Amino acid sequence: MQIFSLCVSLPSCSSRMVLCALRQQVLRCSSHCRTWARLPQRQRSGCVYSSIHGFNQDEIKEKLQAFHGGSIDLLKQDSGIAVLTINNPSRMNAFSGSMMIDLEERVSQLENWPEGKGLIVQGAAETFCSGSDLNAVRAISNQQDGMKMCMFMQNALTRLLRLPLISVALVEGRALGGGAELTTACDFRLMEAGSVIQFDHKHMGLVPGWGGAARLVHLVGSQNALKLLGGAVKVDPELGVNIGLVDGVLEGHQKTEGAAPLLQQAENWLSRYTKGPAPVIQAVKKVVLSGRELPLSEALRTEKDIFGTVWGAPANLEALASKSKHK
Ligand SMILES: CC[C@@H](C(=O)O)C(=O)SCCNC(=O)CCNC(=O)[C@H](O)C(C)(C)COP(=O)(O)OP(=O)(O)OC[C@H]1O[C@@H](n2cnc3c(N)ncnc32)[C@H](O)[C@@H]1OP(=O)(O)O
Repeated sequence: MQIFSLCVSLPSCSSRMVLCALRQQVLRCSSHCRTWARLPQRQRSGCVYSSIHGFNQDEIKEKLQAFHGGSIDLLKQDSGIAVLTINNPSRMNAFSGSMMIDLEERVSQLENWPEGKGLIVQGAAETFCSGSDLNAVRAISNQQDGMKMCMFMQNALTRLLRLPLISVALVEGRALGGGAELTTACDFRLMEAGSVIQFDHKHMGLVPGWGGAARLVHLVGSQNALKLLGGAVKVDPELGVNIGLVDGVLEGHQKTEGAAPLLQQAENWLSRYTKGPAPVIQAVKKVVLSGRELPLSEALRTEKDIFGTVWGAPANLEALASKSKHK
């Protein structure tokens, strides 16, 4: 609890904010979370930006709301695997302003899903996502609004990646610009044969702003990231697998006779990692998340806290009582 108090008393330090965010994830599972739950929502959230950084979420939401069209749809299934669909087919699933707001709301819903274990992020109508809606981008092309949109999307995508769910982006068709960035906000990426991920921001006179460059460097290393961004390289499944961006290739169900629908293939792929009780799967994600984001000594302490939530818990006791061999 001492570390939690420290995080709260020094919120302007970004590393402490990361620590706070992760601690929050830990405590959400724990029975000791009453003190934490009394803190304001913004302080408890896994956001990168808050009022301390001059970020006013309500203000940017009002602006984004003016650019409507499309939706982000969430289906929570009894299996514990949810499906999040980027749905704006007439614009190749580009993100309108209202879809950015939708995304943030869906992430909040997923943050509060105790039964959740996995998440598949897909695009509607056989393509993934073509980034920001260029009509909205044109209308908010002044620097200040661009920064606000950037902070809003970084917050939403950081919270998406920090969900206590094992997530996978299912890439069908094209993932361009912000769509390519979205794929990096998932734990894994699966590509359909023939699909493309392209960080094509350069062609728009831009660089990634939704956190996609930082996450890409973590995924593929700075050399490969520089090549992908500098060359606006079209990453096909083979290249994606070779550089470690992509975790699996799915058969195109329309081209390959007898292949299962893509979503089904993705669910099958993910289910090997989500098999088991939700608190255990969530704990698995949390220990990896803390190892990924925190300095070693803090990651170790966080791992200890997460361990404390599963040790002696029902799944552990049941396993101790019933199994001596794991095959
Ligand atoms: C901050 C911005 C940055 C970020 O978020 O970090 C970005 O994301 S910038 C956006 C990056 N995206 C792009 O550069 C993609 C732009 N679109 C294309 O290059 C092409 O449309 C396509 C996606 C390759 C598809 O080409 P094609 O198969 O030839 O179809 P169309 O071009 O006819 O597209 C169909 C329809 O969809 C509209 N569309 C596509 N992408 C967008 C978009 N990002 N925003 C708005 N609208 C988009 C396109 O205009 C067509 O509409 P109609 O003309 O009304 O038919």
